[in-house]
Amino acid sequence: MTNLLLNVEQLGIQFGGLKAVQNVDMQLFEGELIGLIGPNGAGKTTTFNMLTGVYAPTTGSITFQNEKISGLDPYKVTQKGISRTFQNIRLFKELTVLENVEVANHSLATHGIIASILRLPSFFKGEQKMEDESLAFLKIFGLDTYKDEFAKNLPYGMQRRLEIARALAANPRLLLLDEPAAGMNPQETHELMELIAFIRKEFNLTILLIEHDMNLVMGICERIYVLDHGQLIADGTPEEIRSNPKVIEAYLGEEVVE
Ligand SMILES: Nc1ncnc2c1ncn2[C@@H]1O[C@H](COP(=O)(O)OP(=O)(O)OP(=O)(O)O)[C@@H](O)[C@H]1O
Repeated sequence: MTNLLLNVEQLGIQFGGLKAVQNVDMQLFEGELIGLIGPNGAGKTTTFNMLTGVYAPTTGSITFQNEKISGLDPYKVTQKGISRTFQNIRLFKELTVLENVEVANHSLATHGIIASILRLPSFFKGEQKMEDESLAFLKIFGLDTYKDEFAKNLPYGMQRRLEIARALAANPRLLLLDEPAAGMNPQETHELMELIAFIRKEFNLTILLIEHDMNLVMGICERIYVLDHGQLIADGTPEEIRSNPKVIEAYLGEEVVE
């Protein structure tokens, strides 16, 4: 095992009387591709929302690169190196594909605001670098030919890809993907999974992936965490998860674990 990147200890959140997530422990090591699965309403997205600062946990702690990040605002969490995508695609629909990626890159640009207002040389350097980087990203995602298209006009599968490209443009160490293949056909899903495996290697990323399609998760992830009713009921390799009686029971009536 390599370095511990994310350490989640006894994480929990309560909405009124509902304990949406409780006592969750999770460790992600650098370079891993990990699945987070569970039936509807299990608490997967809520966990993502806590990891990214959207919700402040009621209990427990989140440590990222040896620094406590629980309770930080979302933009701070992004600056620390965690990016995400959303279950329902969130793009700037009225901006072009290139602009969508540039906006993400811009939020972390190192040149000062005054330099950019005055259009000082450092700014130009920064801008050119940014456009080059953004185009390079788009190419990896097969989106370069769409660069001047409005995001809203992209085919659905391409919008999903753009969302991942945008998350990656913020230069994260940890990428959280919330059902990246939702709504995709089998061919698009297959290509997306290949792409995810590729970017993990290419950018030396750690990836945590929520996915409903069991076969897909089993095919790509090295380890899997399983949530049910807000609690972790299992973690292990795909083989271990596949044959875990608690997991099978949790999924009964939901999906078939093949
Ligand atoms: N802001 C909120 N206020 C109240 N309850 C919430 C809130 N956010 C989530 N919940 C509840 O927390 C529970 C877990 O929801 P969550 O969306 O995390 O599940 P999930 O595992 O992502 O489900 P799905 O697979 O259907 O997306 C649900 O009962 C949900 O209704």
